[in-house]
Amino acid sequence: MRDTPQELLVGTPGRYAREVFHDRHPTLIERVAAAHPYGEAQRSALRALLEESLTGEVRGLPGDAPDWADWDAWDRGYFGRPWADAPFLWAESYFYRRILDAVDYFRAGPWQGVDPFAPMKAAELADPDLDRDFAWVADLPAAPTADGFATVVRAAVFGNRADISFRLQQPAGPGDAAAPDELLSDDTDALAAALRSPGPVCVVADNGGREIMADLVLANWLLDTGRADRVTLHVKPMPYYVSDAAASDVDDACARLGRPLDSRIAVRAHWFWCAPLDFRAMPADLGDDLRGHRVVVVKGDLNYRRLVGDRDWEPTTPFAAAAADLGVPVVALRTCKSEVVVGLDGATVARLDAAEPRWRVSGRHGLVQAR
Ligand SMILES: O=P(O)(O)OC[C@@]1(O)O[C@H](CO)[C@@H](O)[C@@H]1O
Repeated sequence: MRDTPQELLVGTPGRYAREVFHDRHPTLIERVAAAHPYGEAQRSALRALLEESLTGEVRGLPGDAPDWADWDAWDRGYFGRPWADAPFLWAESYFYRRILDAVDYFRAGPWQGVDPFAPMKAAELADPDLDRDFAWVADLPAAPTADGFATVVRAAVFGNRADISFRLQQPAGPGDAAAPDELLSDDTDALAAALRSPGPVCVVADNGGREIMADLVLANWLLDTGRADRVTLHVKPMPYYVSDAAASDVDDACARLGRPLDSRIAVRAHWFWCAPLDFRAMPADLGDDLRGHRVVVVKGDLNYRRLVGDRDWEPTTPFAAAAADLGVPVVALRTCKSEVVVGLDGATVARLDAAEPRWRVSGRHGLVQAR
């Protein structure tokens, strides 16, 4: 039996988690403060949160927070201790929850229910390049060919490449567009094999904008070609990780694609998707829902971290050994934007280590991994 490696922590010098908190979050907080005409109360609460997360101890939620009891239960002893000592997954999730608190998202008043990230998401959908980037959709085969599978799966993988929080640190530029997309492992055939006859497909979505547009193309194509008889699309129940898709982002993406939501696609949001927990802690009702599908497609970097555990895995650990057993076939579609990666062969790891020191976090490498 393999030892489970250590969880990644926020404050470990030289590691990616520390970079996210110290390099990415200051820009993020600035952008959020400027996103809406917030008052001084919200702006100073955002600045105080940033300062607390960089140098201080983790404060709890105010007693009137609707999810105070949830976070009290999810506190693994980190409240009152330095942020630097907390696990990356837990701390980052809580940081996003605290942004909502700082901007009064749950408090009666003008900012109640206002998505602090909405203007950033809207700007992404307004990008005129999206028309050109999705022109290939018109040429998709009408039959479920291997080429068709490869095209829609690859688009769904690399739609995950540049989410908004990621671009805060590594702006997309001409060099980026030219950078090769490389699939480091490719179990696309396993997805095609699971859907040899039509079945229900679940997609655990990640970001809105470009990524959910690609996810909708995948879902539509599986339905159009008779590979899926229905699709459940799980989105976030509240704003999270800047660009994560909530139900309204699905609407916006459908409008941008110029195709209304197919009546065979059901959109669901479950509290678990914004919890600081890995998939092994999935509640029974959500597990039952997922097991009602032939296959579950898990999108994105954060979901990958939650699926395998946000730990210091050896990259050659077999995917099936690291990924949580959800009792249903799972296919992870993800670009590598954090240090966690498993399921690679030793030669690939050696090549990447030698050629590209930041390959684990650059977003240039994709995975299609099935369990
Ligand atoms: O889940 P996503 O949208 O693919 O990526 C989330 C992300 O941008 O946030 C984390 C750091 O903030 C990293 O795991 C990753 O780079």
